[in-house]
Amino acid sequence: NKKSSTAPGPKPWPIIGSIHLLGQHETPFQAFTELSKIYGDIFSINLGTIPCVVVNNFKLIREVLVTKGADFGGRPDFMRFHKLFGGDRNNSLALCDWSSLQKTRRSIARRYCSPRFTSLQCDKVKAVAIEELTVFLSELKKLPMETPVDLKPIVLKACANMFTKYMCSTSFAYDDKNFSSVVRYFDEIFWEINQGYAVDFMPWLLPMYAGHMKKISNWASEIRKFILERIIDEHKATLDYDGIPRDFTDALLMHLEEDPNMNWQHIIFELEDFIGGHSAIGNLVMVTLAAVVKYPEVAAKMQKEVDSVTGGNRYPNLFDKEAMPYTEATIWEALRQASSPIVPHVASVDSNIGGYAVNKGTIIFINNYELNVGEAYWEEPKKFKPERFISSDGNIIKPTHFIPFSTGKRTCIGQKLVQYFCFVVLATLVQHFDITVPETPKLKHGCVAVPPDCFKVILKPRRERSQV
Ligand code: HEM
Repeated sequence: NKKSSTAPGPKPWPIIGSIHLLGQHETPFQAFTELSKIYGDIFSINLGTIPCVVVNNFKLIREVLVTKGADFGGRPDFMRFHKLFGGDRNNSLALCDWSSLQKTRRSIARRYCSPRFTSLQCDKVKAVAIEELTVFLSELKKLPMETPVDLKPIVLKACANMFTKYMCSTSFAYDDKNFSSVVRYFDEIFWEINQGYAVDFMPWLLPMYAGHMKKISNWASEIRKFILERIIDEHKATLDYDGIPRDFTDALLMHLEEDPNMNWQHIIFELEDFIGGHSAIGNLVMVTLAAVVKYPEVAAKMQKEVDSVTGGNRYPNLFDKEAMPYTEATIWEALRQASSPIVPHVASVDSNIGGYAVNKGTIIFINNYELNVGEAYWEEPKKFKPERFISSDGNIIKPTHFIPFSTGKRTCIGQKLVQYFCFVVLATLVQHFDITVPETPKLKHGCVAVPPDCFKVILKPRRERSQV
């Protein structure tokens, strides 16, 4: 009787469980794929002493995320997650367990962080992006041309300002020291969150990580201080509680007055979470650029597209997306190849998957690596082919098994902003520069983050475009 038995899997060692099996591959997800060939599309594995289940095909993944989403809405209780969010991971939208508070937080965020294409909010996203692109380009022009330069910090600052302009109606100078540090801390945290550590599963290793944990807490508290002093204090002073919220920050502050279940801490962390989303976008821009510089024909096609749509005399904006399927497809293809993991889920009740019993507290790993690069799902998965996302009539098509932002009740709230901002930043970069690299970037598999200090690029201005 499958219902009462747990899924098969490797026999755990005392104390370490089967954690050693993951170290034999570049990413744990490659190890999961290999193990699924032995134990099947669903298998059990102990990491440290923590019981985990890995699901490896789309049918089972949908069962976890959608059909039985309510049973698997929890998140792992890793010490690192607590350190990042003021000692309690439930302060974080992405790392908390499912709760009615989470439902409220998601619903406040939805209007601002998932704006529909035809909404007023979307018009604001467009305006904010155009405004910031002017500053971004003037900063880029200060860089020495035709020599290796660090592009990432400038891309991150542009993304951060697009976010703070949109969500908090404010922005910062690129040479503002506090702003620069905070953008760096956010990026460090984004890199950090994308790494897996043995200490997550073997908390008794914690003393060896004491310095690291302290560093993480410090980054997080510096960010919090900045947001309070440079964003929230000012907003509170000018907020009209009877008026219409000017932005996401106003909406959060007004909600605090109305909802007894929300406290001050919730507001600050929610704003911080969403402002922090800019790092994900900056990193995705860099990951996509790493692919574009490797395939000059891809860059040439993007340039042709942006030149023909803008006529070379204005910036690309997000309403150009429909007319620029190749650029959009390039981002999807980079995201597919990067194969960013889905945050692990946790069973909040005793349940079952694929007929196998899954006990409350079990961590569920969603092997989306297989969905992104498996032979069963894609033709020539190793090739970088944006065309695979374009239909014969020139529209974007995404197969249902392609779920880089996950699906179900904990699906990514920021995915629309990713698509809008990443698109305009990339299109603007290729519109203005021929971009090459002094050394081919080496990216980590199964990761949409590049290290805070990453590859350099060489910018060569394209023909002078005085109008833009
Ligand atoms: C490269 C860009 C991004 C990728 C690939 C990505 C992907 C994901 C994935 C896979 C999840 C987990 C969903 C699940 O557990 O089922 C997630 C959750 C989340 N994402 Fe994103 N994301 C990106 C950018 C952003 C941005 C820019 C924001 C905010 C503006 C954001 C906000 C969130 C939030 C709040 C959650 C947690 C939702 C919840 O647990 O209820 N993400 N994202």
